[in-house]
Amino acid sequence: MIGVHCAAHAGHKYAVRARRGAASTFSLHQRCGYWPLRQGRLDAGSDNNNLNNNVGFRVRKASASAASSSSVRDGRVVDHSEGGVRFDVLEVLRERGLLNDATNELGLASELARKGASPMAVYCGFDPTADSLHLGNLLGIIVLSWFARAGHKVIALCGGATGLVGDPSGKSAERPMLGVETLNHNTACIGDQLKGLMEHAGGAEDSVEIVNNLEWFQEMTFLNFLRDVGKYARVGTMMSKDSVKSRMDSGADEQGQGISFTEFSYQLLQGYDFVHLYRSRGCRIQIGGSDQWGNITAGTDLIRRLCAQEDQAESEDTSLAYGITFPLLVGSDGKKFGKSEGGAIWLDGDKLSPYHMYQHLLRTPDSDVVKFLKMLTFLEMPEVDRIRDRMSPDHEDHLGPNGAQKILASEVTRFVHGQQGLDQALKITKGLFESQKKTDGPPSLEAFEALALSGNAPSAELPRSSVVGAAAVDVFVAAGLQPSKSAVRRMIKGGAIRVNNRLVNDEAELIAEGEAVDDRYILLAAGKKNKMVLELK
Ligand SMILES: Nc1ncnc2c1ncn2[C@@H]1O[C@H](COP(=O)(O)OP(=O)(O)OP(=O)(O)O)[C@@H](O)[C@H]1O
Ligand SMILES: N[C@@H](Cc1ccc(O)cc1)C(=O)O
Repeated sequence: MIGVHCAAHAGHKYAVRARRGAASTFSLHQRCGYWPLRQGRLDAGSDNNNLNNNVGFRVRKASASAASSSSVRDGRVVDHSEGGVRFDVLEVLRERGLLNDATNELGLASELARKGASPMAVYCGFDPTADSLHLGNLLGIIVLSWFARAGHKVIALCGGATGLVGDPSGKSAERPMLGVETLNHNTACIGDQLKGLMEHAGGAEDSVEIVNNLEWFQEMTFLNFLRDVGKYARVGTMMSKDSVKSRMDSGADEQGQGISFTEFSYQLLQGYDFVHLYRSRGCRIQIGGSDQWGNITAGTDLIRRLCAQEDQAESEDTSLAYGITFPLLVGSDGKKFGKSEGGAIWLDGDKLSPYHMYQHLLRTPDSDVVKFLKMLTFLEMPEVDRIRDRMSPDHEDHLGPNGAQKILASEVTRFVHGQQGLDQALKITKGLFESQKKTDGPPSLEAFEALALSGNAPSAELPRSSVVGAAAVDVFVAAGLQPSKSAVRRMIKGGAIRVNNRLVNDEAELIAEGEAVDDRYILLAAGKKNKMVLELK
């Protein structure tokens, strides 16, 4: 390995391996792991395919306090150099259930824990296959954040190029090809989202960069790809990846049997991303969900083959590059949180309001909540243990029903939507649910106004004339809270239909004159969780 020394960081040997004779392709700062902001360097101006490439930027942190909210104060602190507390991030991931597998874990652990060692650079990629990330993707952001908080450099990659190809990992059939326009739109949305989320990553100023792999792929010709990348990959190894193997045996779909050459090649694109980031940013770690193992190891293999001659070969203990996977986040039904399964928990507030995200997390079963607190929040472990203990009804400081879920929902909603988003979610939840206890009276006007103002409480508008004096059964269907009158009748029999907290006992009951709060609002409830604000016009 050629240790690169930088005048600005005199005395430090950076954990970046420089490519011999490659000085013109990246600056000395970039070689030492520090890369200055190049605003707009991924501008789409020069691309003749109209592919959106406008994603690359450094993330400026919202505030230093975001970083300090997750101090790790136990015995794992490794180093106090480089202007921050360095802790053993691998150990943190392990104890939080965020470590599924790693290539050469011992070598990586010893590099990360070495006193005085330079920060390393780590990346995670996200393909713009939709216009928003979802709760499953949040794990990648969280693991990156742990690295940033431990003093390392982190790169979030938006796959403008890989999105055009389609990752076969975990897919039983060929992915539909997305159109360039859709991809452009999605890339812009995901880029913005990554930027926003990584602002709360913690860590040092300028420790986060967002890149788009179209930057390097759109320049590359197919012949160059075959000569510079394909030549270093073995077809046998490529075929042995789960993502390919499982498809080779799969039945025919409308495009034919097996896997297309396009999707088969995907692993080399992701592999080359790692090579590119290794060379240009000294990035030596890639993280991803466990389904990404094949693609990640395609990258570590390529780096070994392509870069071992450029750099000093790997030592006995350490590797040129490492891969880490985290377990997939699965719901109580055992299905992975994703978008293909439907019902995605989107991180974009316009696709799923903070209130709905909060409510979803509130429904986490007791058996999962501690696991999710460890994986999805930055609460310190002793705090998580305390919450687990306080879930027991025998505990003197018992949290009460859903107490741990409320903490989980608040922490995650705040991380994704900020304090304002959480406040909104709490206001709506209070208005819709806590009023239920006041069985002898309607919710207050204040609660209704908070709900209406928030703009994303479940709501409907109906003309006053079709509500006042009408049968409750008809109003529930007209408002869209129940699909049919028979469904409402069934629920009335089960004692589950309420109008402004008043129990409806008979299917002939009408909505009375004066029942609407402020002559405007009525809370309709079909069961404990399914509620709606009805506004009279
Ligand atoms: N439920 C999940 N838990 C943990 N990581 C996930 C989960 N879903 C996706 N990821 C990770 O997020 C990154 C991007 O995933 P990708 O966009 O392929 O997944 P996805 O949105 O679940 O796709 P799809 O639902 O279409 O399969 C990958 O590193 C992947 O492993
Ligand atoms: N293959 C990843 C996304 C990704 C794209 C490019 C990369 O370099 C890394 C990761 C996924 O679909 O989840």
